[in-house]
Amino acid sequence: MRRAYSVETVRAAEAALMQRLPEGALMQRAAAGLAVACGDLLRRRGRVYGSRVLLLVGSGDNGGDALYAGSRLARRGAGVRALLLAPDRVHEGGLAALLAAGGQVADGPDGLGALDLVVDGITGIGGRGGLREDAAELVRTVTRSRAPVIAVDLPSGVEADTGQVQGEAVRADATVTFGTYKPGLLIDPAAEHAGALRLVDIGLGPELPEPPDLEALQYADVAALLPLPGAESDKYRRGVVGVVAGSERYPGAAVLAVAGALRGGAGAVRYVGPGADAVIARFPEALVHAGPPSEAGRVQAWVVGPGLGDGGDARSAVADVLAADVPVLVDADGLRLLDAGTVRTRTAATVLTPHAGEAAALLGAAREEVEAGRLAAVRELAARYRATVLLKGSTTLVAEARDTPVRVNPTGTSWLATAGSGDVLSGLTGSLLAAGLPPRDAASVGAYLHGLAARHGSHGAPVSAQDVADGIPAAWRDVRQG
Ligand SMILES: NC(=O)C1=CN([C@@H]2O[C@H](COP(=O)(O)OP(=O)(O)OC[C@H]3O[C@@H](n4cnc5c(N)ncnc54)[C@H](O)[C@@H]3O)[C@@H](O)[C@H]2O)[C@@H](O)CC1
Ligand SMILES: Nc1ncnc2c1ncn2[C@@H]1O[C@H](COP(=O)(O)OP(=O)(O)O)[C@@H](O)[C@H]1O
Ligand SMILES: [K+]
Repeated sequence: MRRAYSVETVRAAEAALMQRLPEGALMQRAAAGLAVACGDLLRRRGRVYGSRVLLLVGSGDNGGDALYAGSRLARRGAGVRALLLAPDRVHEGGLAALLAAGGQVADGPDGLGALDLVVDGITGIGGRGGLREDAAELVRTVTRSRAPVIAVDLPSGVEADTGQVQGEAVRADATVTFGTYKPGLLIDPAAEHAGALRLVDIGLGPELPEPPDLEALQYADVAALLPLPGAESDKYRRGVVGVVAGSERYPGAAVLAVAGALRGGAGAVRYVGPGADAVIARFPEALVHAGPPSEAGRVQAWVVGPGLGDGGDARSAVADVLAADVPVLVDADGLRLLDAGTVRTRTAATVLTPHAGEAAALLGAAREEVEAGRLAAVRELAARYRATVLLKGSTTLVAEARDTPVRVNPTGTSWLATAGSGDVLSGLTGSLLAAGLPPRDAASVGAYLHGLAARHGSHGAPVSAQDVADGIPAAWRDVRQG
């Protein structure tokens, strides 16, 4: 599990650790790890000796890290220059170390095209708001030069706690972060600026509280959660998932939701609605019923909403499903048709799976507001609806009404932005619910497998929603093989 903590928590943990260590020890640990990462990158491009490195040095400790790391590279024969954004407020110890090791102060960002590495030490966890104009201008110049960039702790210009990016921000090939991940390294749009992540252990672990603010599942976590059949299993014990989706107008949504549900680990898929013929034609293994859902037979979890339309039948189907005392996942049209009071008072789990537009409607906010502050939006939705909420999009988020860490999904790909892929996700996640996973696990494992499945189907080319569904078994195998 990758775990991320807010700046406030990181600062408190660092303060506690610093009390037990000689002054400057933490920064030396950080700089040593940073220098190793820089050395690795330089060796991949040639060698450290004789390489050309430019440090972008802000006025705080982030700049200090860059300067000390630069001094280590200079001692190994690299030509290191430091561009000081605020020469009068530079980290003095760091600058002295760099100069003593043979490094120099740069007059300006010239010769960028010939550089082997830029080290971004403008701001770390102390950055506030969008980058100031001088820093922003420098970042634009560096981005244009296409020189390889390693960011120190965070790409300068991104918000550590939220993943928001206001204005210009560094685009790094890699980010070397200290002690723990920060939310902004895992949530887009900031995460997209960070490149490959490398965590340097500076001994902060024992000082960090439980639980973290944010977590991201990794292969082993997902493998441990996958519902696997045992010798005693039969199709009913594995769970039956009911799918209420599709309409005369959108029969495809029924097929796609069932396609996802069949690959999610439930023992049987029961489809209810007007798309039964289309579903059976494609998936003879599905059980079908004309409805209403409450008369279709037992299920362990329901999925309701994809392609339902907004007719009277659709509204009553949503109400019927929400009245059942089993976990219910509500997606797409179901989100417009649900009764908020009913959702809030359900005793069985409810999982809502909006994209940003649907989340905005549920919150009575503007879509841009949700997109700019996805972490706050998903937390607010979960609290307001007393539900588990999966907010779709780049780096999908899952939050619960209880005060548990938000989960962020690391496996997506922007090829998933294709019509119908959300229907596959709702079927898949509903199937995991029926198989017995708690709602937060079902939602985060569903998003994880869905993202991997899209990568399997894609390999750099466009995918269809059907390809995503077909890629799910390969995603399971991937996860189980580690
Ligand atoms: N506290 C610690 O124990 C450790 C801190 N470390 C480093 O220290 C960093 C935090 O250092 P600081 O607290 O000094 O903060 P930073 O160095 O991250 O940033 C603060 C500085 O940036 C300037 N700044 C803030 N917002 C800006 C903006 N929008 N545009 C331009 N400049 C802006 C401020 O004037 C201030 O001088 C971490 O990210 C990490 O790199 C590491 O050395 C590990 C140990
Ligand atoms: N830019 C993106 N990067 C990664 N994943 C994305 C992006 N845009 C959308 N997705 C994913 O694609 C799926 C789209 O679902 P949805 O918006 O419900 O579409 P539809 O209703 O057509 O099925 C979701 O899983 C979402 O997380
Ligand atoms: K930085």
